[in-house]
Amino acid sequence: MGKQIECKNCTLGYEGVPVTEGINFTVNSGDYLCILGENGSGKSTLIKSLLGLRPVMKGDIDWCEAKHGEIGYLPQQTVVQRDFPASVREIVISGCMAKGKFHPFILKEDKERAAKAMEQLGITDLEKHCYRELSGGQQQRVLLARALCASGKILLLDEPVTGLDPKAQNDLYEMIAKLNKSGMTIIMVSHDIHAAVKYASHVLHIGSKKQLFFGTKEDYVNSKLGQSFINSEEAEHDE
Ligand SMILES: Nc1ncnc2c1ncn2[C@@H]1O[C@H](COP(=O)(O)OP(=O)(O)OP(=O)(O)O)[C@@H](O)[C@H]1O
Repeated sequence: MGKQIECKNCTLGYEGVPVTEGINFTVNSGDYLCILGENGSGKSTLIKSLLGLRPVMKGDIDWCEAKHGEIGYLPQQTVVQRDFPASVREIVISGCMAKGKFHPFILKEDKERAAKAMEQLGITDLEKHCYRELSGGQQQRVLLARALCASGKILLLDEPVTGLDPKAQNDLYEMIAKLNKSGMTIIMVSHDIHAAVKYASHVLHIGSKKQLFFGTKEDYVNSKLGQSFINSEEAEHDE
């Protein structure tokens, strides 16, 4: 159970103005961390910092054994991306390019890596299909396979089920859980408290301006904060 990422008392923000402060958490190999927080609390800003794309204002992120290149990232999908004119195989293989240095030809090992990722995600049959002709759920699997190619050890997922119907959401969550069980560390930003309760091993909850909770899912569910968040989401769902 090696330590992969440690975020130590970080302040995140833009141009000298903090968005959120006191961010402290650790990710160990095999964890499934769900990052919860209301709109604008700084979840995307934290993702950029975890990917090494933005410096922290204060504090420190220690990637320990997880160098930047070992984090596979599944961004929130935009409408433009849904229309991307490439084959499934091309998109998955492009994840290998993101991992290593650029080379103008496809290496045998990249092809093998892509084939393995497609097999893990159950999309081998779709490899010659055009990405834009797939369903939303199939498209997310393709992007997950791409992220797997880019990643050795950690998958960072930003609202991965957005826009999918309930069955496709469930299928994708189960697929992510399977990857986690096979040893992949998962960090998932989500509004979906039910997914956090069902799948996560740890929860990080960011409030407006500061971290509200980090710990095991069990401790979160038994905390006042966890209870009130679960109840408020259920009330919203019932309306
Ligand atoms: N490039 C930027 N420059 C300045 N401020 C920014 C920038 N990007 C985001 N912000 C501000 O930082 C705050 C946090 O934004 P962020 O996108 O990280 O929140 P979030 O928790 O991901 O929100 P959501 O759930 O809506 O995606 C917001 O107030 C936002 O306006």
